[in-house]
Order: sequence, then structure tokens, then C-alpha cells
Amino acid sequence: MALRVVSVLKRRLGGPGQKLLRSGNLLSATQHRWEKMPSSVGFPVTSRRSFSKTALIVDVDHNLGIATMKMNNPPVNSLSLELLTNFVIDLEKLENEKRCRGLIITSASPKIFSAGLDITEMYGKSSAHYAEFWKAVQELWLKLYMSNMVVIAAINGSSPAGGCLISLAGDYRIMADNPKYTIGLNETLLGIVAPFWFKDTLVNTIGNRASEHALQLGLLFSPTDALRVGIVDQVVPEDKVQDTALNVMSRWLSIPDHARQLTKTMMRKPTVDRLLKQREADIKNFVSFISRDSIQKSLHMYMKHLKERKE
Ligand SMILES: CC/C=C\C/C=C\C/C=C\C=C\CC(=O)SCCNC(=O)CCNC(=O)[C@H](O)C(C)(C)COP(=O)(O)OP(=O)(O)OC[C@H]1O[C@@H](n2cnc3c(N)ncnc32)[C@H](O)[C@@H]1OP(=O)(O)O
Repeated sequence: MALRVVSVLKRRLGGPGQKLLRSGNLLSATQHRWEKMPSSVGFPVTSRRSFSKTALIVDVDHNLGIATMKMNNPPVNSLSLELLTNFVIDLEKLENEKRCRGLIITSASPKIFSAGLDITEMYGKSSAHYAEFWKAVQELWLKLYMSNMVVIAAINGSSPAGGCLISLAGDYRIMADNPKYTIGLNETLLGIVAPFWFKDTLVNTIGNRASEHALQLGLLFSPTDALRVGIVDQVVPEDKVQDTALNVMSRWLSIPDHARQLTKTMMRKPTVDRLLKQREADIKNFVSFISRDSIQKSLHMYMKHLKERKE
């Protein structure tokens, strides 16, 4: 199957996209190599590099120009300060790899894409810790939302709150067709409020009315409903998520990088600038909001409820 996908990738880049690239004199080293491959054989993986840190496994296929990043923070891929920090470091590394043009984000543990922000980072800690944590959340969103790479979320499990934000920050979302999985910004269910830039990212994806409805009720959508409302772009059988991501990636990579990147920037920069203009104020807001006794109590009760569900 992987070879078939690679053949599709080569065919795609040999088509109109390739012509566009040639006319713009924009062929990257990776694409040159693709062009030289005879179409009857699969693309041999001659250069593959992996780096793995606590909580993230990154695999870079230099020939395809695609990196796959698997969140690996059992049991539920909660976004701890450590995971957020490593995520940002690895994203920066990938961004600096000229030949890496696409990134697929997925989970190493099927069933849970990510449980969102690590709630234990948000209660019973110092103000300095909350500030550091929030800065890391901001940093990841800023880097991901404005990435020069094509970012595809291969959502192979549930993806509430911060997990949903990571998917929304990408360019395209593919979700596994399993009614047990849900996705959405469910902050209100925890007694907290999605920050304005979470909200903006959702509005940019599904529009104002659907966002207001989803945010006020803290809706967690099944894959079918997520597709209907536009939170995800495609729902596919569970075992087809990765191959579909590679296929979709080939379509996006057939567009000349500079044109696609400038378009992405044009669409997203106003949203990013809103946060950049008030980054410190947003951190202060978060620290003062999360430190309130009532909010600390809500988070504590929510964690208790999560644990009691199992008993
Ligand atoms: C005015 C406004 C100003 C500023 C803005 C202010 C505030 C905004 C602030 C914050 C925004 C936050 C966004 C978030 O991301 S909050 C996190 C939301 N996440 C959730 O609600 C998900 C909760 N988890 C679940 O629903 C489930 O765990 C699951 C569906 C992901 C997985 O279900 P399972 O049945 O497979 O697993 P569980 O048994 O439930 O969990 C295993 C284990 O993991 C613990 N856990 C689960 N989720 C989290 C989490 N997000 N953080 C930390 N820990 C988590 C769970 O308690 C279990 O622990 P134990 O094994 O019992 O110890």
C-alpha cells in the first residue's frame, strides 16, 4: 500500500503541478529526485531519519519530503509542558529542513489522538508555572498555525480541547471513522473558557454561528458530525487514515511552495497577529483566570469525575 501511495505521489508531481513548478523554476531537490524516478517502480526509501524524544516520535522521509510526528505520551497524549516544549523544538527543526515540505501529525497510541492540555499542569501549581505553561501552549499554536509546511492531522482517536486545537492548526484533517471517537473544543464542560485564539481558529474553520454553538455547549462531535460541521475534512476507515494522509499530502505538495505558503500567510496572519499583539496580556489573563478558587475547584472536580468514571 505504501508503494502504491508513493506511485500516486510521483504521478501527481509529474502532472500539472510539476509543470507549474517548472515554469516557476521552483523545483526543490526532493522533486528533482522524484522526476528522475521511472514510474514503474516504487520509490525506494534511501534517506530516512528518525528522532525520538520523550513524548514524540518523529520520522523524516527525505525522499518524499514528508515528516510524520507521532504524539507518544501515554496514557492519553495529554499536552504536558514537556510535550509542548519538545513539540515546538521538533517543529523548528523540521521547519529548518529545506527538503521537508509536509508534516503529518498523528498519535502513537490509537484511540486517543490527544486528551488536550494536561489538566494537572493547570491546578495546584504556582503562578510562574501557569505562565510558563501558557507560553508553551501559545508557542506551539503560533508555530503550527503559521508553519511553512503542509500540516495534515491524521486523527486516529479522540481529540478534545487542546487536541482539537492542534488539528485545527493544520491545513487538513482526516479522522478515523469510529463513533467512539470525538473531537471539539469542550472547555465549557470543564468550567473554563476557550481563549480567543482557540475560538478564532475554530471560527476560521467552521464559521461564526457553528463555532458559537459548539463553544457554548462544549460540543464533542462524532466523526460523522465533525465532518458535517466542517471540523474535519475527511472521515475514513480506521486503517486508512495514514494512507489517506499521504495521498492528500501529495495533492497539497503538488502546489508550488511559495504560492501556497503566501496564501496561507495571507489567510492566517491577521488571526496570529491578534495574539502576538497581546501575548503578555493573554498570559496574565490565563494566570489570573486559572488561579481563581472557583476555576481550581472546577478543574479538580473534572479530574475527579474522569477518575470516577472508571470505577
Ligand atoms: C477569560 C478567559 C481567559 C483565559 C483563558 C483561560 C482558560 C483557558 C484554559 C484552558 C484551556 C484548556 C484546553 C484543554 O485542552 S483542557 C483539557 C480538556 N480535555 C478533556 O476534557 C479530556 C479529558 N479526558 C477524556 O475525556 C478521556 O480521558 C479521553 C477520552 C481522552 C480518554 O478516555 P479513556 O477512557 O481512554 O482514558 P481515561 O481513563 O479517561 O484517562 C486515563 C488517565 O488519563 C487522565 N487524563 C485524561 N485526560 C487528561 C488530561 N487532559 N490531562 C491530564 N490527565 C488526563 C485520566 O484522569 C486518567 O488518569 P488515571 O489513570 O485515573 O490516573
